[in-house]
Amino acid sequence: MTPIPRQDGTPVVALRAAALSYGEREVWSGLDLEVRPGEFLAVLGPNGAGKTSFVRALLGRQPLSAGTLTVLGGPPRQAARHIGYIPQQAALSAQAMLRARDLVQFGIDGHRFGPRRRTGPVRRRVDEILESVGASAYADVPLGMLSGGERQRVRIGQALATDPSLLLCDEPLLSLDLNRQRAVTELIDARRRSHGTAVVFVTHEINPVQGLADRVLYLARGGHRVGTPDEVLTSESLSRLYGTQVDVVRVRGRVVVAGAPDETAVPPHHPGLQEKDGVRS
Ligand SMILES: Nc1ncnc2c1ncn2[C@@H]1O[C@H](COP(=O)(O)OP(=O)(O)OP(=O)(O)O)[C@@H](O)[C@H]1O
Repeated sequence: MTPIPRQDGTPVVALRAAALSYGEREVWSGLDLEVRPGEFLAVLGPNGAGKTSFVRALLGRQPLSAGTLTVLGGPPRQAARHIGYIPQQAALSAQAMLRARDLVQFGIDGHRFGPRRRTGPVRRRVDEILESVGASAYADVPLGMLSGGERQRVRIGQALATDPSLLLCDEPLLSLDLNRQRAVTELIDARRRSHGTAVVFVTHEINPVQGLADRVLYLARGGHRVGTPDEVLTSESLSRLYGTQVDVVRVRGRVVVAGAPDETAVPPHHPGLQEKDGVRS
């Protein structure tokens, strides 16, 4: 396996006492975290825990309500062209007629103003990227005619087109079968190993990235845990986080979390709603 290039110095992401709110609603707070080059951080947690908001903060699209956040040593927006982003559910309708190679080319020159360049070097770079994500065979097929897994490969190609230092993946495995999940996670893992790209990977499920994640950020109920998967994914750690008994068991190498309340069942901005035994009253 190719070693991860390690660079000393500036972390790719640094959060200090960071909090994020929408109006009165605080989604998470007190977050201290550094992500290093080549590190794979899995961001876990139930619906509504603030995972996508975390990604939006790293993209500079959602300001913190407290604390500081730097990406590559500066404000997130300044680092935009060094960030590759695979969004949660990219709307297909606007892109359905685009070919895979068009999307990757947007990744290359989307940051620049003026007419798009269709030079030989750009075309070659697009071909290289499509090859690297195993999408050459459908380079000229409209996205609307590709399967979910094929489209996801193209989106990874688009995100990697600018040779990013940070790759933000927001649930890139949704609706993919196990084989395709594996193909996608292997692509992302290969990238961080070969180029030292830091990966922030939002997922509902730890299992597809269990062997890959160096650390986990687990968000729930306004609180969080940060640590290695073995530190965070324990009954004790998650029970403390949720404030109720949660059981984490390992079955045939898979992590199963039982008893974790659904985050959206008791929205903190509706304090009148009480949850008892998993049922709202
Ligand atoms: N623009 C917004 N304005 C107000 N509230 C928002 C906004 N975006 C998200 N929220 C709320 O903030 C909370 C966190 O949302 P977020 O999308 O970050 O959660 P998530 O963990 O990514 O959830 P999911 O797993 O369902 O995608 C939710 O309660 C959501 O309703």
